[in-house]
Amino acid sequence: MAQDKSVISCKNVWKVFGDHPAQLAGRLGPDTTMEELRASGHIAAVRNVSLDIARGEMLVVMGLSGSGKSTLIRCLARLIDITSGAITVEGRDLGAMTETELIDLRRRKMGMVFQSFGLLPHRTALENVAFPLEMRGQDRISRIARASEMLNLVGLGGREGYFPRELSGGQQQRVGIARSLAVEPDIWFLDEPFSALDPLIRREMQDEFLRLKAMMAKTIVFITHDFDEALRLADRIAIMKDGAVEQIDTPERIVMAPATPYVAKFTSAVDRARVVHAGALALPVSGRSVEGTALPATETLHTLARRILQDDRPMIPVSGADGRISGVIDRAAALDLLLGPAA
Ligand SMILES: Nc1ncnc2c1ncn2[C@@H]1O[C@H](COP(=O)(O)OP(=O)(O)OP(=O)(O)O)[C@@H](O)[C@H]1O
Repeated sequence: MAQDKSVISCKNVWKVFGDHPAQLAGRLGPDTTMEELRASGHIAAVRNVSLDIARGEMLVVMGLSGSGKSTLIRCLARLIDITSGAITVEGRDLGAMTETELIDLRRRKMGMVFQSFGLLPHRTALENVAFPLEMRGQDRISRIARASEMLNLVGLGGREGYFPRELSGGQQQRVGIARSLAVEPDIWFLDEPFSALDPLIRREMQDEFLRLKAMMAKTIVFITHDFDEALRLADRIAIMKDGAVEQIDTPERIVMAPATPYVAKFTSAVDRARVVHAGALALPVSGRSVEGTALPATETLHTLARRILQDDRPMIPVSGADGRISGVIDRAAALDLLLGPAA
């Protein structure tokens, strides 16, 4: 990915917890093993991570519990200092910023939603959402108006005057989301923001996210345990294991071209037909006669299932965004993907 387009860039980032992590800083490299670190009383929560996140990109971070997802996101917001490596945000070295510069960056550019909702207990839902606007020096009338609008957006209109203790876990989570939305951050860090929501509201919030993302070109780093959620939202997915990024790629490539056996195992239960687009299966036309209706390259096989089942041509044409035939798919291969290989 081109460097100039990246909003966040990590180079060989390590975050080591333990007795004396600072002493290790100069010695950490790609060959440093977990055993070595453990022997000296340390644990690497983030191991040698290098990645670039582009403007407007939604990167979803996945991995088992303890794989380092939250620690990585906390490093990106510099809520914690890294042990070695470098992180730049819009070209500025995060590690070199003063406390004042950091506060300013977080207030103006960054929004965060974490698993623990972090609401202020003695403030109402409305006051919680308006709080970051108050910190920014916004006048009372406009911040109350904005906070009400955001509470409506997350379905909490009418509960403005409730205190956090009077709200359910899912409602508190929605207040947290509304609060971070209120400041319209350019960069958004979300650590399992929807984990406490029931499925219907969760889906509504995902739709809302996709809408906001399309409208505002926000750069988003999003942690989830839910692969379906990742597939709906992600431009790219990073799979973490033991603090390292095993693969960072499009959902389609993560599922169809796993870089390691671990990624293959991690994604083994994913329904490929929901991920793979017709364009990814397309073969060159190369002299075949292709006529009749074509399948749009950007639709998933799942969406096209009925058409593929009903179309008895052995080779079905696929059309690109301009409507022109861009290739053909082998119907038998598409059916294998949809139904599993024939017995
Ligand atoms: N403050 C800390 N001190 C010591 N070890 C820590 C600290 N924070 C995290 N760790 C360790 O770092 C590793 C990564 O933790 P992290 O919370 O980043 O994982 P995670 O992938 O976000 O997990 P989960 O999905 O359960 O939230 C874990 O082994 C954890 O025990």
